[in-house]
Amino acid sequence: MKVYHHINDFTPVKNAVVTIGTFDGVHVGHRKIIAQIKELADAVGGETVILTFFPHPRMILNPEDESLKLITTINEKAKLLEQLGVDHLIITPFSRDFSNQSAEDYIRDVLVKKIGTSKIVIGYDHRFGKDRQGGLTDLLKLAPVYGFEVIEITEQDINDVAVSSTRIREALAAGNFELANACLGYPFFITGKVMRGDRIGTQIGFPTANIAIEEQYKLIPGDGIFAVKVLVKGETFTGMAYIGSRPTVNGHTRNIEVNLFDFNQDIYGETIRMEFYHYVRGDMKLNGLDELKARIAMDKEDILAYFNKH
Ligand SMILES: Cc1cc2nc3c(=O)[nH]c(=O)nc-3n(C[C@H](O)[C@H](O)[C@H](O)COP(=O)(O)O)c2cc1C
Ligand SMILES: Nc1ncnc2c1ncn2[C@@H]1O[C@H](COP(=O)(O)OP(=O)(O)O)[C@@H](O)[C@H]1O
Repeated sequence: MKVYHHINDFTPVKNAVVTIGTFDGVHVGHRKIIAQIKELADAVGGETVILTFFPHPRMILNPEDESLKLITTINEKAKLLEQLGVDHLIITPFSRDFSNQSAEDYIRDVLVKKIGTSKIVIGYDHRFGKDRQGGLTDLLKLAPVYGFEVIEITEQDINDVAVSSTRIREALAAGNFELANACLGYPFFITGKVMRGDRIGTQIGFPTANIAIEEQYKLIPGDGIFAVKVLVKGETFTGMAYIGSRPTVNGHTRNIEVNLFDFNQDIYGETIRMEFYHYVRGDMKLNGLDELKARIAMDKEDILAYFNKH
């Protein structure tokens, strides 16, 4: 998959089959749309193009605002789309210039001239251009003028996409990974770099890799202990993750940590990817390190039993 960070970097391709959207999570609803553009492209020997927007306007207007949380970072999204076999991903900032174009300018200059759209698969309610004045009717009107075809995504399918997104967010907040992962079509994951901590982990016999998430807009599950699988240097390990502020050792920051099973390597500085499968219990303030150690040993038994069954 080729990734373009500006629409001007893209040179029109033959028989471009295009869709537009944020695709946060690249979940089962999105996958259905992607399967559709792939099918259409395959039928005419064409290529699939996804136009997506990043950063979100709220990130530019209000960088301090921490309330915007996305299921996938832009890099995670690109990886997932690549795995699905999308040919081209155009990432464009939702700039003022971009959103101030008239509906007709947008269709002619962006969709036709810059992308070379042959078919566009678009939600029945998709809006574009100045004051969001453009929509499906403009596309249908101009399709014969510029020689492209419009394929509408029905209200039912658009609703399914919205319902999935909401369910995934709620399920992640509630620790229901079984539901979140079913809606995503793959296990929810986070990606981050292993940082140094206080070395208490080794002291109690459970070293934990502390994971730093670079993007503050990444949605992180609620606090607790989780059964996870972690990809480290191309190999997958099972393990137990902790998210919380470590009340037992009077921690202050919210940490994301993981103890990997059957593993003993220094991985400081490595970028790892952690998949969530099951919520085990909530965070607790335990009475000292001995109690903490005993509790973690019980968590390990629970998680080993979980992975034995699943
Ligand atoms: C499976 C697991 C369960 C944990 N449960 C708790 C807990 O209930 N309460 C708590 O304060 N810390 C908990 N922790 C976090 C430990 O306090 C933390 O791993 C330890 O302080 C080591 O931190 P360090 O990596 O900075 O050395 C847990 C960690 C793991 C791996
Ligand atoms: N089984 C393991 N799981 C997680 N990290 C491990 C493991 N074995 C060795 N390590 C290494 O130990 C580090 C964690 O040890 P810990 O004592 O908790 O130190 P810190 O407080 O710096 O995180 C990890 O970052 C990793 O480099």
